Amino acid sequence: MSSYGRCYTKEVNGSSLPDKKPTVVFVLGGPGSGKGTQCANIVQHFGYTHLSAGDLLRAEQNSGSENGEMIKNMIKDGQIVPSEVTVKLLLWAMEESGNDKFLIDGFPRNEENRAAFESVTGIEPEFVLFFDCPEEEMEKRVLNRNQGRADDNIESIRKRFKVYTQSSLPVIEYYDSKGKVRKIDASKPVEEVFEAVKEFFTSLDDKVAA
Ligand SMILES: Nc1ncnc2c1ncn2[C@@H]1O[C@H](COP(=O)(O)OP(=O)(O)O)[C@@H](O)[C@H]1O
Ligand SMILES: Nc1ccn([C@@H]2O[C@H](COP(=O)(O)OP(=O)(O)O)[C@@H](O)[C@H]2O)c(=O)n1
Ligand SMILES: [Mg+2]
Repeated sequence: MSSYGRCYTKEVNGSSLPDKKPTVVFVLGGPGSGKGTQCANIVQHFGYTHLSAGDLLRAEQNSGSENGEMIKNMIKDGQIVPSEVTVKLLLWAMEESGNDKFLIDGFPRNEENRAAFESVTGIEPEFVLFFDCPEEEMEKRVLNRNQGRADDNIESIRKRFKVYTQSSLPVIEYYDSKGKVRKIDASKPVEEVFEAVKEFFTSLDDKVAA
């Protein structure tokens, strides 16, 4: 078995590939835009497995892994952890789930993430759900999140916004140029945002059923 997960790597031999490529939707948007909140709703209604790159990294940090200290420092500083670590965690979680439909939340966050996932798996996202939200609203939400996160403080948030603008928005623009972005006004209340989200997943289900 390669150092990555077995089923979802395109390398090695044919037998390592699953019968059918899984369906992947990338869920992107700034810190506090509501990615995790809406993913929980999508899971309930549409049978996806939710994989948050940030949650996987926090779990890895707390597991006593050799990368723990590096992950901790990078998260506190709002930096993006090298893809080598994150892609591996995502692939393990995909295999472990036994599902073939995934919401990948908070990934790819930069060009390096994007290229690594594509070259390791050969998977193209079905679409990219983009939660568009003004910075001041995101800041307010993150400061009120109360999940005890080391990066939900004003100093870390400022750094995360900068990284988001410099490194993550270009990835969204890349997918937009390929017609893959489904943009949502994420400043609205949770229920209204979900109404808009639902439409994209319902049309995908209709397309698959057709
Ligand atoms: N549409 C919304 N309106 C107001 N608050 C929201 C909305 N969506 C999420 N929140 C709240 O904002 C905070 C950040 O949401 P979260 O889903 O964790 O965002 P993200 O994963 O994009 O950082 C949470 O406390 C959540 O309850
Ligand atoms: N693809 C990713 C996703 C998250 N992360 C790290 O994890 C932090 C928190 O990510 P998150 O997705 O949980 O944060 P939110 O956007 O949900 O607030 C990021 O600021 C990065 O430091 C990363 O390095 N690479
Ligand atoms: Mg989140």
